[in-house]
Amino acid sequence: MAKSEDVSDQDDQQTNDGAAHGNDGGGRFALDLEALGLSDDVTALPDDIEELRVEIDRMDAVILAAIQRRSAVSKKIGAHRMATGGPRLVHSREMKVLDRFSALGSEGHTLAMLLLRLGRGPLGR
Ligand SMILES: C=C(O[C@@H]1C=C(C(=O)O)C=C[C@H]1O)C(=O)O
Repeated sequence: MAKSEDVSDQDDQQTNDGAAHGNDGGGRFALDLEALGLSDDVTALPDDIEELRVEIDRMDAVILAAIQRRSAVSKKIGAHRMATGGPRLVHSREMKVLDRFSALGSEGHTLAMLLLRLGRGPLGR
């Protein structure tokens, strides 16, 4: 069970300004999953369905908020890029997102594609 997980994105010059966002400059984030209450080690949780459902509901709230923020950030990048004459999509960056979510197995690809679609909004293909 990993205490933290590295999320890697090494070299996208167009949209990643590294340390300005608190990462290591290479796009890697080491999240303290324990401190954030996001560890996948659930051995300490009680064997009580109602209490476990409270944790499910908490996680859904976190996931929903994270997806909404991710989509908003992605749309902001897309709008800025198009306003400055850039491309609508960045294939290399999207491949990195797909690779990242492969940690979830084959369904990770489906989830990553959904996140990318949500971030495209009206720019979507
Ligand atoms: C957000 C960006 O724009 C688009 C959206 C992406 C995303 O949602 O992860 C990735 C690449 C681009 O197609 C970006 O370039 O980083």
